[in-house]
Amino acid sequence: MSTVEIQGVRVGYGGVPVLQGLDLTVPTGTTTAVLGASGGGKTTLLRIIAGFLAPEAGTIHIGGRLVCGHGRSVPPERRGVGYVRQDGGLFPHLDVGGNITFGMPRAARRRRERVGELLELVGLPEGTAAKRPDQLSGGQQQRVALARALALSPQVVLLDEPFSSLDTALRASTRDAVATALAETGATTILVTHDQQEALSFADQVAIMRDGRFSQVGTPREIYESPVDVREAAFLGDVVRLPGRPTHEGVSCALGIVRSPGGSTPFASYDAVDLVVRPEDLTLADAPGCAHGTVLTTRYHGAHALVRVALTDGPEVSVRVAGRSVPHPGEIVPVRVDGPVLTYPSA
Ligand SMILES: Nc1ncnc2c1ncn2[C@@H]1O[C@H](COP(=O)(O)OP(=O)(O)OP(=O)(O)O)[C@@H](O)[C@H]1O
Repeated sequence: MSTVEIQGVRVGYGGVPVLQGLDLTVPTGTTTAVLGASGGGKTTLLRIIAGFLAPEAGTIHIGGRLVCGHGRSVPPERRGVGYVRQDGGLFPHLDVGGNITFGMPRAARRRRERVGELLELVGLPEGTAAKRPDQLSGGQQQRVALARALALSPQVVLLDEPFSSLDTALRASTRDAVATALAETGATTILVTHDQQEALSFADQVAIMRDGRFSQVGTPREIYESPVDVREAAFLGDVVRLPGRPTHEGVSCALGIVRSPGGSTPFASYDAVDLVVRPEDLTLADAPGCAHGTVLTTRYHGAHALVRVALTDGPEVSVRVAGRSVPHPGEIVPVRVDGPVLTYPSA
């Protein structure tokens, strides 16, 4: 069992608070992505879990064992934690084999087959062992960094934005290889990232860090489909935000009367609400009584395109359409909701 339990963790630098009371449980063998803006304190949290930094308050348990808090601090090398830094952090003067075996006990270092096993686990050929880090691509270096972290069979693996320096194609393939390797070892994993797509696609659980706290913790679907407020909805992806007025039929807004999927009218007791809908949940298909507007701009992305439409007598909205059916600027198009909507009390 290697569940990570973080309770009430607080820390700051030079009197400036960074983490202001974090609570998080990462169940054994699962992956949690900590998603937050740059400078929010994600690396600071990993350093505390690894034992490189002591919190001012709070506790951390790994596999039920208190590793920090209540006046106790287990040193990093005895926490059973592997850490992969953003830049990989390989030793340039050692070959790949030397990097992987660096922290191993002397007897284990002689077992060359262990290096081969670890390289295979992260999807690299055995011959990579004799190469120097500067002979490898960025993605290969990150896989070696993971192999080095896994060499000591850690219960917990901490990944600090390990894919952020890689280009799109390499990032996806490296991420897949790392996810497969981690699943095989059964390690409990915490990934920190400011990349929403990465968090949603890589993790079993996502924790949104905001102002030194977790504003929401849930499955990727819960986080994306039911963000706690408009700010979080916008942080997780493109949103169309419209002022609305609850009526007994639904929420009245520039797109007409919009009903929530359950048919209920949330916040019916409020005079005004913010209605939030994702561009992919709007469509340019006609329907009786739907809104119309003029296409202002189109942004082509290959598989899809983002179309900006000025609604007649209303605000501008973005609609995501298939890349093969993009209208032209100036065209008059129908716009209607074709998916879930979120409503929040007006700020
Ligand atoms: N050793 C330090 N001394 C003083 N301030 C620090 C130190 N380390 C981090 N900070 C500050 O603490 C805040 C949180 O930094 P941290 O690196 O944890 O954020 P992050 O979310 O990981 O950012 P990024 O996504 O850019 O890596 C930042 O404002 C940073 O400037």
